[in-house]
Formats: sequence, structure tokens, C-alpha cells
Amino acid sequence: MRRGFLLNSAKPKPSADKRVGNSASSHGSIVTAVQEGKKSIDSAVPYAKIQAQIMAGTTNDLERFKEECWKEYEWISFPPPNAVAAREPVTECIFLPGTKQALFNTPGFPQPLPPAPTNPAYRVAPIPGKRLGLIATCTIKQGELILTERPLLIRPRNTRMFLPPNLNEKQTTQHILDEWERITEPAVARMTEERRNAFFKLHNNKTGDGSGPITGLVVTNGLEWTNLHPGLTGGLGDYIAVCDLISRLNHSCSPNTQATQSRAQLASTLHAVRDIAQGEELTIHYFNTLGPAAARAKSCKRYGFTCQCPCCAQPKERLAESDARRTTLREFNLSDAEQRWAKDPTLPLDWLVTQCLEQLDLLEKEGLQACNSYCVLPQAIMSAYVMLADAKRASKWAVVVNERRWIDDYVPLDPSYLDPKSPAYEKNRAWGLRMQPW
Ligand SMILES: C[S@@+](CC[C@H](N)C(=O)[O-])C[C@H]1O[C@@H](n2cnc3c(N)ncnc32)[C@H](O)[C@@H]1O
Repeated sequence: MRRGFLLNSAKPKPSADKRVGNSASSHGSIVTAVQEGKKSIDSAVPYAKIQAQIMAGTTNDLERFKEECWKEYEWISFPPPNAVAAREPVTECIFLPGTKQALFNTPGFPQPLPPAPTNPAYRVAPIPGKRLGLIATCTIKQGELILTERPLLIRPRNTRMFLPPNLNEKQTTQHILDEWERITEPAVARMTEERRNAFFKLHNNKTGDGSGPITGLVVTNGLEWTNLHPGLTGGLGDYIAVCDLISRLNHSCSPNTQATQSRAQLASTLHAVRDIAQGEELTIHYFNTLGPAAARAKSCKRYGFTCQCPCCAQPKERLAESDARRTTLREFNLSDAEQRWAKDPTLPLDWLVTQCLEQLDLLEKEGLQACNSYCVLPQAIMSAYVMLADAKRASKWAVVVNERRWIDDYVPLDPSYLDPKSPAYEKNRAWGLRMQPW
């Protein structure tokens, strides 16, 4: 799970991100305000007309253009106030065109939230040097669902914005910040008083950079919801969710939980990725932690803190060993390995399984069970045993796959694979493929 975005990268790149305008300085322009990442964006939004008029210089009615852009947003409350499930917490959403429909087309949507636990396995508590965080109130087993929550707010991660002419870089950044504030304000205004109070109680570490109060809170607490609207290119389907509880989690480079997003529930969920002791702080990763310690330190700095997690706090020699392990993990390409093993008859029968087991071992040594590969590698091992026509071993790994559900939009395993005697094995098209002569 990555944090939503960093403001530093919100600045439009003058040459790459300004989408239109034969002359930005004379006609204004539309920029893609990308909150993290620098991909250019193919429009899924009908801005073409606006762009054409600006480029042709047929009008400089800038206010109208601004309003046209504004019309692209949809502010909806989910569940809607008149819904049967209205007793569920409501998320205020700001959607780009088509996202609402895409969401409603999600199979099973809207799935009800599980009942709130009477004895939650967590509590919000002060954490030395980090302000607040979440603490385990009991032992939690690997794979357990710790909490499910409807975000307070969901907002696009990228959008296109109208830029008035003649702005320098600083003014451009300020304009974008102001626009984000203006776009997000109506959603915050629609929150119930209780939810709005919870939103404004979140930590804001963006108080001195020109961010409005709402934008600062979104930047500090937003969790990335990649591909909420599937099928769009260039990140236009990516959103940011701000949560009351999950946004309180602090970062670790070896986190013990993983936050994911469920489209069917329109909810953020938190799973334990290893056994957690009572009193232990619950943590997530804010960014890809497979990089070396120095790169991770830089990332943490951008989020405004110095990481003191058990991995970063190790003595130098240990840190070098850890860096080497993370490099090996980063460089491993599972699909390459799978293809090599499937195609090369000279590779030993157990080659792929051995490769995957080595990766799993490194992940555990580094406390990186929150990585998707910790869930995906057992699937690869299970598939390898299917290709080796070994249902007994395949079913053992099916059990592991079934327990590791902390990846986004987890697709449950067909339960028949849990039984080694299931006919599902021999019916599987890959059954025994690695046994056959080439
Ligand atoms: C999303 S908030 C997390 C909750 C926050 N600690 C609070 O009091 O609400 C992110 C902020 O928490 C702090 N934080 C997160 N992880 C941290 C860590 N490992 N060490 C120190 N501070 C951390 C930083 O101030 C960061 O900007």
C-alpha cells in the first residue's frame, strides 16, 4: 500500500504535463495535476473541445473554461442517503466521468461491510516520536482481518486542471493546490458532523507549503487506490482514500500489516501479514520498500520523518546484508522464471519451486510479508506442482494461498484445490505438463 501522493511531485512539468495551448502564456492551459508519478495522461475526459478552442485562440473566456473543467467532477455519497444499507458509514466521493458506473458494474457491488467488532484488535494510541498510531490490543494471527472501514473521502489522484495564463512555477503550484482545495471542499461539507470532525482530527504535516487545510489532510493521510476505475490509461483510474483509522497507521520498512482496497465493498481493509503480539504497534509501508536503506531514508524524508523501524535501525554491517537481500528480491522476475522452467527441459523438475522458496525465505528474513509476492509465490509453487502432477504437494500450497489474502481485490482460490483427492487437479489444463516429453 502506498501513500496517496507527495506534493513535491504535484508540480506540473512545464514541457511534459502541460497538455495544450499554442502558447500557455497567452491562452492559459490545461495541465494534468499528477499527485505522484510523472506519467503523461491520455484523456478519458472530453476536454477536446476546450483544448481545440484554446489552441485555435477562438476564445479567451477563461472563466468558462474553468467551469467546463469543474463540470467533470461528480460528488456522490456512498451509500446514498436513501439506501437500505444507509446505516453503514458513508464515504464522500469525488469521481471523474465513468468511475461511478464502473464501480456499480463491479461484480457483487455493493457488498455490505462486516459488522464492526465489539472488541477491536487495535486502539489508537500515542507512539513515541510519531504522534498517534495503532496498537494491537491482543495477539493477532497472520492473515487475520484486523479491520474494514469505509473511507471518509475518496478523491481522484490525477486530474486535469485549467491553468490561467502568465503563471510562474510557484504560482502554478499554488493555483493547483487551491484548485484541489476547491474541488475537495464540497465533499467535506457533505460529511456528517461526526465524520467531518474525524477528518479534521487527522494529522496534517502540510501546513507550511501553501496547501489548504483540506488538501494538507488529504496529502498527509491519503492511501493510494490504484485502478478504482479499471481500464483507463495513465493513472486516470487511480484514486486516493482518506480513512479515520487506517490513515493513522505509521510507516515501517518491515510492516506487520497490509492495507488493501476492496472495490466491491468500497472499503479499505487491514490484514495482519505475520503474527502480532499484544501491545505491538501496527504498521504499513508507505512506498515500495525493496530499495536499499539509503533510498528508503530519502523516501521517508519526503514524507517528513526519519525511519527508525527495526530494519533501518540495524547496525551498518547488518544493513548491508539487508540491502543485498532486498536487491535480490527486487531483481527476481517470477514470470521469467516460470517461462524458463516451462520451456527448458534441462532445468531440474524442482527448479522453479526452489527459486520461489528462496524468495519466500528472503521475504521472511526481511519482514516483507506485506509484499504481494508473499501471496503470489505460493500460487506459483502450487501451479508448479500441478504441472508436476503432484496433487499432494499442490494442495499443501493451496492451503497457504488460501491464508494469504492481503492483496488488492483478492480472488478466492477454488476450495476444491484444498483437497489433494479433488478431481479439479486432473481436470486442470496444466496437469502434468512438465512431466510430458517435449
Ligand atoms: C498518515 S500519518 C500517520 C498517523 C500520524 N502519526 C498521526 O498522528 O495521525 C503520517 C505521518 O505520521 C508520521 N509518521 C509516519 N510514520 C512514521 C515513522 N515511521 N516515524 C516517524 N513518524 C512517522 C509522520 O509525521 C507522517 O507524516
